[in-house]
Amino acid sequence: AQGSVTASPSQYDGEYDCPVTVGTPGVTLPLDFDTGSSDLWVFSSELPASERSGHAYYTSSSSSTSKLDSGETWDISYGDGSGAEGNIYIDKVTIGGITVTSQAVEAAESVSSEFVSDTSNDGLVGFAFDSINTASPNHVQTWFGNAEAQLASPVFTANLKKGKAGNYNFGYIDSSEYTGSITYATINSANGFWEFSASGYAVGSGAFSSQSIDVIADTGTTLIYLPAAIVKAYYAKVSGSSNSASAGGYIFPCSATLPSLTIGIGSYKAVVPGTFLNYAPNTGSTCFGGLQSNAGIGLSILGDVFLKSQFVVFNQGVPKIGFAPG
Ligand SMILES: CCNC(=O)c1c(-c2ccccc2)csc1NC(=O)CNCCc1c[nH]c2ccccc12
Repeated sequence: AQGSVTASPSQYDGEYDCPVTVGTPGVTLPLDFDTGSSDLWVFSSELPASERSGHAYYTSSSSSTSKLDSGETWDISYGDGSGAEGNIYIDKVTIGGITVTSQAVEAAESVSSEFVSDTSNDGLVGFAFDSINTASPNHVQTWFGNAEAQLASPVFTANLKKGKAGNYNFGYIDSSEYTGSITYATINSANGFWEFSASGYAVGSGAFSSQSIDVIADTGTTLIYLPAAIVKAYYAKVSGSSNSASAGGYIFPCSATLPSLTIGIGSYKAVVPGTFLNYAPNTGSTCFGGLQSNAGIGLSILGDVFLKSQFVVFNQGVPKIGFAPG
């Protein structure tokens, strides 16, 4: 089998949400596909009504194929302080025409205010490795982990776009979605992430600095977070920029022309256009950067601002990750 699903950007490309059908009869929910986590969780009828407002949700008792995964609970916290928790049902989950009949569906009994107010999604689908799934006392498998047996190849691809719909494909690589050739990096999945070593960086037309940068490819994080020294070198080329405590990161005059950012993957130079690095208006005539320091995070993140400039192959078989111009 193979499948494809549309990925729709929220405002400012903050996240990319895809239709996922859960249960029988199916309820279709926009879920945020997240290669930086490994829980498939949904807004549910078990939430207080106040936390469900503005959201569609899963009602296990209305699904004839739903079965309580008794004794199992989940509780996830993300680095931005958001989180959710609840219990678990086994039910059918279909994405892009591919159905997993016994998928662990983590039903929310409580969600943090960030998720209540983010009405773009009604939950997340984790596409990282099972080791960081939060279900307890036993881990549950990701949807992709369960779907792999049906796929010709243990791969999925991300073809995210700036300001318009893109897509995720499952089980195949569509050569019409990229140009040139795909360059692969070996994945170290020991921390549960799609983690690899980038080979260096360049700012605009400046010299490429060869250095190993440990990064994760994370569709669930909006921005790019890199070591402070690299970020400082970037904004040194943006006149009027500053690292603002009140804004929570680097800002600059919205009229600034931003240089591109090149990230090396092996010998491949992945270029993020300067326009992608003006993330969104801040206050007044200042704008917030799509590149921020990883200080306090403990790792570097290639989030959507980077990923939407590339065609990305996530191969869970090896594991390895591939990049090509989108
Ligand atoms: C800003 C969200 N990202 C993180 O917290 C994160 C961190 C991280 C750790 C410490 C401090 C800041 C970030 C490491 S890996 C990593 N990646 C993930 O956690 C991927 N999943 C993010 C899901 C997520 C968190 N808040 C949201 C709000 C809307 C939609 C999705 C989300």
